Amino acid sequence: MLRLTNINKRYGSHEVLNFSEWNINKGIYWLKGGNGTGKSTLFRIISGQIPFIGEVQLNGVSLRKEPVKFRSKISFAEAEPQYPLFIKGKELIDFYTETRKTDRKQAKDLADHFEMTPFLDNVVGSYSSGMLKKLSLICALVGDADLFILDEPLITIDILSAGKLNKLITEKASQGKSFLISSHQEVSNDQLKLDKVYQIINKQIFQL
Ligand SMILES: Nc1ncnc2c1ncn2[C@@H]1O[C@H](COP(=O)(O)OP(=O)(O)OP(=O)(O)O)[C@@H](O)[C@H]1O
Repeated sequence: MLRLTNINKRYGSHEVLNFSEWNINKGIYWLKGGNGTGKSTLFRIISGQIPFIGEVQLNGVSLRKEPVKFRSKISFAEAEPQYPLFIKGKELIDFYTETRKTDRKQAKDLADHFEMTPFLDNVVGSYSSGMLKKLSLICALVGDADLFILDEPLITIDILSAGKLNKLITEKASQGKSFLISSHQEVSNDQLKLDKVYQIINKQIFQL
């Protein structure tokens, strides 16, 4: 499903990632690694947000050769989402729904699922950090991507919301969707049935 080859990423003289190949099939994957090992960098590479050396393909579609098609099949939720403070939750969700040409009901169901509906007419600047995180997860989960990349989805959300997220991930995975998740918190198989766990060590990705 996802194939990365000959990846090299540097910020100036600081080399963060350097590996020849990484392949994953459909499934739910947890990416581990200490602070600064390159998890967010890897996610930004895969979602086509930063320049890098190498090739990324999703189901045979190349990020470099067919960037629009590639991006339409990937959705990325940043670890620390940042939005203009004056925008309303509803406006942001509408933007994602329209650009991804998605049924409004899907967005409504997601907002209900995360108990965010009562707050959607409020501006983002009034949100707590957990509410902001849930809004970013709703935006990431709207649409019909094949691969959802969730960078630290569990930070700031409460236990109930974390359970709801795990349920949703499990449901979508049963419909053939894949998830690449980073988390500093333990993700146990009771919470989420992980297909594999990977860790970035010394610029390379290893299966644990
Ligand atoms: N825009 C940038 N410019 C320069 N260096 C950067 C930039 N982004 C990340 N880095 C560096 O790249 C390395 C990897 O950072 P990255 O954010 O990918 O790590 P991470 O594994 O996601 O860390 P954490 O678990 O702390 O979120 C770090 O040394 C960081 O300082």
